[in-house]
Amino acid sequence: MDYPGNLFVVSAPSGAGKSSLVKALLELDSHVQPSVSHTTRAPRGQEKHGREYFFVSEQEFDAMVAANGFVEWANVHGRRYGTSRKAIEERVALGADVVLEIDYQGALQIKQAFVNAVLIFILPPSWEELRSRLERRGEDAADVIDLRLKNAEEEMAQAGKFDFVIINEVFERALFDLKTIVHAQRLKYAAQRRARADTFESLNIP
Ligand SMILES: Nc1nc2c(ncn2[C@@H]2O[C@H](COP(=O)(O)OP(=O)(O)O)[C@@H](O)[C@H]2O)c(=O)[nH]1
Ligand SMILES: Nc1ncnc2c1ncn2[C@@H]1O[C@H](COP(=O)(O)OP(=O)(O)O)[C@@H](O)[C@H]1O
Repeated sequence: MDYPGNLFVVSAPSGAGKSSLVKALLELDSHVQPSVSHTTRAPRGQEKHGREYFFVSEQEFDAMVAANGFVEWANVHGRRYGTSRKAIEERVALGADVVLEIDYQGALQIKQAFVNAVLIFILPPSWEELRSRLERRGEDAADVIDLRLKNAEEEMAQAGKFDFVIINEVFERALFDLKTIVHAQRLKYAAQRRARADTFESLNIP
């Protein structure tokens, strides 16, 4: 499907810094809007229902799956996460750029449904740094951190399937890379749409 808005998908192993990077991008670029996912995991400290996630029960999640309410969903670290159709379709149809922070399984499902979606993978500079970021964040219990690090290996092996890979070592540099990808993509699709419009005009097709 082709929409006037662009879809950006950002994936990373837990702790690599994707939420911080996406948050900084949203503050800098008012044309980009976040997609708020649904999850069956419990909220962390400061998280609010409807802001970071819609926190729902297993039954509510089942009902949305049955109603075909998700464009993609996946099991991640033992919990379910999904992107509702409503979270993106209306907005890209109106020309907004939407950014999704989702795992690699969801990212690959999105690429099937939206061929023009841009997939971006964030890598940490090292294993040691990934662990210490998860510990410094101080939001997850030790066993949760261990599970996330164990899953990181499989997740990082998927980086090659993405359109772009950013190494988040120096934060400002990684943010610059992310902004550049967003701007370049906007220009690319704007140019493509213009070229298509010119072709229709020259052929006299309304
Ligand atoms: N497939 C899919 N993955 C999601 C969605 N929302 C969040 N995730 C992923 O679920 C994983 C866990 O997210 P979260 O519990 O917020 O932990 P964090 O990544 O450590 O901040 C991350 O890889 C997210 O990108 C979604 O709607 N769909
Ligand atoms: N480039 C960076 N250098 C040092 N710490 C970082 C960097 N990027 C993010 N962090 C920190 O690492 C932790 C994990 O970042 P977060 O954005 O929550 O990761 P994710 O959303 O990928 O799980 C947070 O405490 C964040 O402040």
